[in-house]
Amino acid sequence: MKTTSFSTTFMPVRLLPQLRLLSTSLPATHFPPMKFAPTLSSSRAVPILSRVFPLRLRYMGLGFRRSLQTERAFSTRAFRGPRTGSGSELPRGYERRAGGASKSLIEDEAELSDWVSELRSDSPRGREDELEGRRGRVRERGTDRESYPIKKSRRESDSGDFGESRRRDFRSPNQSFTRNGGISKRFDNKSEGDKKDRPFPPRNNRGNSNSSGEFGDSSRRRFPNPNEYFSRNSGISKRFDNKFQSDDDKEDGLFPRRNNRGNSNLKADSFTRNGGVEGLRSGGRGTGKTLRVMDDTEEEEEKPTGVRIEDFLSEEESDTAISDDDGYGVLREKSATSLFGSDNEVSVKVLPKSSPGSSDSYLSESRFDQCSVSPLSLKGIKDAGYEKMTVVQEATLPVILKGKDVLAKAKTGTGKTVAFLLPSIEVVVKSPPITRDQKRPPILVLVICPTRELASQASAEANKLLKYHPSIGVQVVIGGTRLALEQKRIQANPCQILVATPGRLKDHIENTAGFATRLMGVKVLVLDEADHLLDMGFRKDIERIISNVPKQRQTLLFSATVPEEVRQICHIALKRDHEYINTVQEGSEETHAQVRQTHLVTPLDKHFSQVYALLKEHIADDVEYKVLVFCTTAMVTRLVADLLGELNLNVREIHSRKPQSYRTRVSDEFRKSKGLILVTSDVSARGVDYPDVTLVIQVGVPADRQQYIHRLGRTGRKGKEGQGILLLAPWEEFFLSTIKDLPITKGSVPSVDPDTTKKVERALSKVEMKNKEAAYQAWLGYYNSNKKVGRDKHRLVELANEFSRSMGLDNPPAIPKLVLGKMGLKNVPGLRSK
Ligand SMILES: Nc1ncnc2c1ncn2[C@@H]1O[C@H](COP(=O)(O)OP(=O)(O)OP(=O)(O)O)[C@@H](O)[C@H]1O
Repeated sequence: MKTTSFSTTFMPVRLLPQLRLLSTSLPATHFPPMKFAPTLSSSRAVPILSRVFPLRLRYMGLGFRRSLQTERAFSTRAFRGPRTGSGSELPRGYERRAGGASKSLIEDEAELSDWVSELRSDSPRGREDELEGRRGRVRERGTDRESYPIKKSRRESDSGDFGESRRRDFRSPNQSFTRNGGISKRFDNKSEGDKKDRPFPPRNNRGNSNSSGEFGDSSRRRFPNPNEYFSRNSGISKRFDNKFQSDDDKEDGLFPRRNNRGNSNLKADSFTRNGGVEGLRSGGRGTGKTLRVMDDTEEEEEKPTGVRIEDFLSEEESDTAISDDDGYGVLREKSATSLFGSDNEVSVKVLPKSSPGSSDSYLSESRFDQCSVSPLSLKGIKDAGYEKMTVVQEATLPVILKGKDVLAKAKTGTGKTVAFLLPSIEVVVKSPPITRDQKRPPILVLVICPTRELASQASAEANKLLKYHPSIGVQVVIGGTRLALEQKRIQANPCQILVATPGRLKDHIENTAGFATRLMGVKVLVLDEADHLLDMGFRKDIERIISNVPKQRQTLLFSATVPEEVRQICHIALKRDHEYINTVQEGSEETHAQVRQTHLVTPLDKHFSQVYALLKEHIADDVEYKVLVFCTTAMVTRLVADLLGELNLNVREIHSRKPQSYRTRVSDEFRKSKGLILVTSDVSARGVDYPDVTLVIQVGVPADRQQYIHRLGRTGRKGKEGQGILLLAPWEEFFLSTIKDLPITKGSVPSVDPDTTKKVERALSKVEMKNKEAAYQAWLGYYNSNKKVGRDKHRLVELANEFSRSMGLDNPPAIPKLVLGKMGLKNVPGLRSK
């Protein structure tokens, strides 16, 4: 084993022999070839029928079938394979489902019906979106899903973000991305007149479009050498001594670690007449063919409670299984350690306490014009209003500009987006211009974000920076929009920078002509919210995407949280000699000091009135209030939004069950507004940059420590002050141990007078019954998947019924037997089935 020593600042990390062994045996991006076991493939009728009724045929066994072999062996080729019609494509559940991976009949029915309903141009869903837009406050549609079952497959397959795609927006899909696709002058040498005809006009053309001369003289560079930057910093390099935890370990428990979206294929929509099973999408364990060589049946029997949270929650919400025993307090100290294979040396940089940039200020002393970026980029930066670099930008920019792979950790709201976009743009600037005759111009920079909002935000930020680079185009591909339209857009306006959510990106790789070829040009791959993307829910997608970009590339991973398990597996994306740049200084918390954090523990039946009281208090204190209320699931989010609306608060809701157009609208409104409350599921937990949020309330136990930090990080951005309140029931108090190292203190529970209690009760009585039923079911699913709460099913049901009573219901709503079976809750006393 080679162990190279580093400069004094970067110490080599060496592995214990047994860890090396494990690490090297881990798969990187190599996948064994897939073996298809086509059935009836010779029939000419099948491909045609497959296109029309893809899932139906697959269900009937007429489409291509997957042979019994490992999931990995199957999936890569399927992903890369030629377009053979949908008959050969795998729905997501096929790739991921641990057991019974096939789609259920119910889901196929839904897809078929939706396919038919989609043919109706006057779909009520489309109209409803418009209606929603007109209403001040929008209620979730309740019955429309029954009449118009939701289409799955492609739309769903952007569950890379949250599978919102079920709620198809029938209106213009790309309204919010008007600047996308600015076509490069270098792409074609058409006249200005020609350019005007383009559906997506070029971006601001004021700058010099001639690439030569875009890039500044490197002699201008006065940016501090990264080594110098950290020279005072004794870069930590600890030998990793924690036990290795394999993916199997993680999946072994009753509950996967988090967000295993891939399991989700059977949709809640199938059950909407039952009051809305929230995001129930799993192919269903044991409901069909076993597509993985693993004893799922056994697992099922041994673990009757092993229904995954993802089966019952929508995708961003499926990021919820609790990992309460991570021992983060310890791991955090070791965040600067590494666990990498044989000849791996990882440079680890941790901002020292004494560093000038490590003060509470998120800005550093360095200016952008001190660093080696092109003058046109500098102009864009200046116009964006940025002068000094933030700490993370200062720390990462020189390293990235040198071409190194980087894993960077920096607190929320400290400018990570610019930190990875700016050097990526410089790579494009330095690349040869694309010529007109290039049929499939390469995508040079690929940015992957876990959510649609985040992808849109990143592309907007890129557009700002590209203001004076008219020849560089950026496009965004996300779910919730029509794939065909997106295909046209990206084909008509090729770009060098693509921002995408994983699911939709996969769709394009599989279904868009020439797209895979274009990806072979990728020079920089960015994973924003990298820990989330490398988490179980996304990992397979990410591995496949990585297998579709060149090995010779630069990879950048950014997040505010980098748990140890992500450090352990980040080599699937990063070169072994990457640099880990941690700007969260040693001994400091991962949250901002200027954000006051408190927790309130109060009985569940008081939660609604407490939330109301907290909001009233806050509104009275701050006329410029801007509040985010995080709820556990989409359906609970809807319920809370309904309630607060009935209480005459100025409230909006956002969650995965809303159409993308609505989400975009609400998100934009909240970004610009003051005096507004946004009730949200975890779609807003990560990355979303809402300026000046004054308060974040988290109702109920968050998915895990990371999610708590990211949600809280919606306030206190850019060094501003903020406040965070975590509202827990007594039996949720265990969560506090996972964040005990954070500066969170016990808050005083606001007193709620009897009048207020009555007012809340009255408001609750006005909330639609079906929304309560859906919230109850979703609540049950969420906590059922919680390691701690879900362990004792009897107790869980008692608590769920307490929740039901807190909504003003005398009897808990009945739940479909099938759903109860999936939750492993059949015959548990206290539950009503139907
Ligand atoms: N150098 C800079 N000077 C001033 N503002 C900046 C600078 N760089 C970025 N910003 C702004 O800081 C805000 C936060 O940036 P960004 O959203 O990239 O944070 P982040 O670190 O990615 O947060 P999160 O962890 O929540 O995703 C944005 O509004 C961005 O425009």
